[in-house]
Amino acid sequence: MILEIDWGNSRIKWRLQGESGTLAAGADAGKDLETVSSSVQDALPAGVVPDTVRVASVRPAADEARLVQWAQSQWRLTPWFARSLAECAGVVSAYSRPGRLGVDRWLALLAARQVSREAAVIVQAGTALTADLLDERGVHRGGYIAPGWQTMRRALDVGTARVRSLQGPPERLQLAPANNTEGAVEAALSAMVVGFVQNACQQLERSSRLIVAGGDAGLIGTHFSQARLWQEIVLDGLAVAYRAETGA
Ligand SMILES: Nc1ncnc2c1ncn2[C@@H]1O[C@H](COP(=O)(O)OP(=O)(O)OP(=O)(O)O)[C@@H](O)[C@H]1O
Ligand SMILES: CC(C)(CO)[C@@H](O)C(=O)NCCC(=O)O
Repeated sequence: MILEIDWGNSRIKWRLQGESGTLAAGADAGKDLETVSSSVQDALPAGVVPDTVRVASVRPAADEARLVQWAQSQWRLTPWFARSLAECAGVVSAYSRPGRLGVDRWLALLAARQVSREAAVIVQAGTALTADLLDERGVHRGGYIAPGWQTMRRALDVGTARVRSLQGPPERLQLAPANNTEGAVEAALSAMVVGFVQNACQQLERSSRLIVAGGDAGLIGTHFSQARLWQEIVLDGLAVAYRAETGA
């Protein structure tokens, strides 16, 4: 059994893979190791010990070191961490320093290439809002990093005296102008997200797939009818990277 962990900036997602597919899965809000360990431990079927732990982490090295200690004390296993490379599984990174590309973005590119050779725009709408372009030859054409929905709201709340935005997940995209503060913020964020995705889609010369993932992906899907919601894209990419790098 393989335990796969996607450790983001505000949420952790994991799944336990057996020979016949996913045996257990979970997601929890939080970014510290305690969130990871309790999320996994509370939900793992009793007595289950994974053979392998593989991790996609955008957390600092100190957090990753604590995860290694935890897995070793828990199961005597050293986790395998995916890293962004110059080239892997038919994908060539656009970055001049490939190791600097967020591994969640890199693994999403690998997963997209694995299922189809059609060009793709991959949007991940989480704490940050990112878009990455992949052409039909498997060449990453670069990408974009913006603040995600909650992060944009928070920037206004912190940086102004009289703007207070809504709490909780955004309910819908509303592009028309609003006649109240909260609505005006939500309308502007909607416009920014729609424009962000439209711009990314216009950068590739040929038609491409639009893949969306992350906490706000469903919202994007309501505006872009061609969008394919692929919430496990990072975990799927983790499996592709592991196979390509270890041959297992
Ligand atoms: N129940 C919820 N609680 C909190 N945020 C939610 C919820 N449902 C949707 N969201 C949205 O999810 C977004 C955060 O996305 P996600 O949970 O995918 O973050 P993440 O995986 O930590 O991000 P990243 O990959 O950038 O580190 C927020 O902008 C928020 O609007
Ligand atoms: C942009 C985020 C935060 C998105 O999760 C992550 O991919 C990251 O930390 N990236 C490192 C910087 C980069 O991708 O260029």
